[in-house]
Amino acid sequence: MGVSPGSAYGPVVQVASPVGPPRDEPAAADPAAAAEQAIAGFMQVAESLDAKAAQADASARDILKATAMIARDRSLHRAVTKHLSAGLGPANAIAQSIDEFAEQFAALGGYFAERVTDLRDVGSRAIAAVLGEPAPGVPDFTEPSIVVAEDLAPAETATLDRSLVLGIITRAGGLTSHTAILAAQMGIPAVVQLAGATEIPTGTPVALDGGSGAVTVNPDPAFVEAQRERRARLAEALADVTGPGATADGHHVALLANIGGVHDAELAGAEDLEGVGLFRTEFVFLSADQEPTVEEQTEIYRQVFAPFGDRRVVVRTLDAGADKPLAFADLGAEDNPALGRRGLRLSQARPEILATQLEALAAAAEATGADVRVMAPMVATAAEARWFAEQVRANGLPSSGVMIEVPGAALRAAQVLASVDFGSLGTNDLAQYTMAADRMEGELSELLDPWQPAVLDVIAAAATGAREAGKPLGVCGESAGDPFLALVLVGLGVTSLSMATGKVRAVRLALRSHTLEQCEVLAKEALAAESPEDARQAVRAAAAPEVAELL
Ligand SMILES: C=C(OP(=O)(O)O)C(=O)O
Ligand SMILES: [Mg+2]
Repeated sequence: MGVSPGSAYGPVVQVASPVGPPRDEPAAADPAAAAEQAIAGFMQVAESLDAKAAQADASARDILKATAMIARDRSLHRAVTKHLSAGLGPANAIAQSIDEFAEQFAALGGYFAERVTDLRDVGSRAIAAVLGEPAPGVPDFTEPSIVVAEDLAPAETATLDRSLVLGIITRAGGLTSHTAILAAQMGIPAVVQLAGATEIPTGTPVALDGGSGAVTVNPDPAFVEAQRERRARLAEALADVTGPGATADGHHVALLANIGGVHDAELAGAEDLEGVGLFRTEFVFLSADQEPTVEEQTEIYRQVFAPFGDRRVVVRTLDAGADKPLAFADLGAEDNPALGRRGLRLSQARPEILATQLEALAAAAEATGADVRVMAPMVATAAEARWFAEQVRANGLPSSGVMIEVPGAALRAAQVLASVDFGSLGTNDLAQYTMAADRMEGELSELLDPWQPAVLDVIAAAATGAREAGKPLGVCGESAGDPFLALVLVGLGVTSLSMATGKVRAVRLALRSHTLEQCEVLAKEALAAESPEDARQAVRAAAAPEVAELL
């Protein structure tokens, strides 16, 4: 799976495997003293991460600090103390506790499941500390290389030297893993989920394509040269197109960024794009135990809005629940959280949480003069949309919208959009619900593919409804960042595209190389296909050859 675009060629550097606990480790002779020693190990890990954080840039700093916080976690220390008293040696007590926590994180799914890598990283560093061994991780190297690992801990990815790392390959990881997010932010081409990645010997030359996900071991010189030449032509083509998103015949399609906090906002704000199409506010509060106050929220929103001047910022109210649980907005366990009281349903059950957020958004909008538009997640009916619009209006905010990510809302888009100002297709969840496939289940990735013709049918129905209602309809799911799918979406009638900041330039180039009518033809090609793969191929084959060859 390609997760950060661009191609690279160079020798492999394998990342040392994490340190495991010795099998024959004796029980601690003095469990209390051993507990002290283990906790000291965790603290040493936390301190070394903090020291790295102090030298890192802002995004790396947040991640390193978050990992350091895991190392300081008292419940983790208590678990280790318990296992020491029960007769384990220090390294095994740490390993056992980390396993238990990892299991709990994995069971929570989503954001927490992806923190398992951070947790295991803390564990192996702490084990190395109590055993007096060097910390695991990326070895020192001086020649520009392709870093290959089972999975990269955020602390490792965040501190990679950009000038020496040509590309990243991992055997594990996913589209939303830290490796993927950070690599895309740092502009390092990356491929994840490559079977056999860790078996490629250090020093082996490999070529990787972070767009298609292709990795070639020992490529021949002609292949490497062709890839290098293509890379140069793409860079030139991307540099040639700037400014607002538009088709070759001038049909405007706003190109916007998806952001999850202040740092993303600063990065996106500095780019040539038209604003934010999705600010996932729940990302800011994932580790908050208590509901942040109006003042606390206002300050964060103010910092997020500031980099955009008078550009638009579409803010999504808390999408809590399912893959993004929030401690302060939890309605208790559910058998099927993805089908449960999440998103707007949770806001209706706990209206005071929404009220606090809207008050803070209104205050931050007023303080910055930003063009703030507020959008609700997981809307299913016209009545829900109407209720949300009333809450937004009551707070003096001028523009309200809804995510269209439930098939029921997509099929009735004309009615659902009637009482709001705009809609935005969340194709990640729309694919999950249309195909009845859990989006966190890697084994079901083919069903979750936004190129699934059935998903495109549902999008087409929503676009027709939006046109009837006379309301703009954007896309803010991952699909908007795929340049070929972006053409199809525009052909289906979508009016704006919001994506990871690093993906905007390729989408702009694709759009500028096709007329609206050509996009409509491509959309018909995709709808006529039987499978996602057929749809992809048909669109690639029918797209303008000079850009299809580069992207
Ligand atoms: C954009 C979306 O929202 P999220 O990924 O945050 O659920 C979506 O579902 O497509
Ligand atoms: Mg969603």
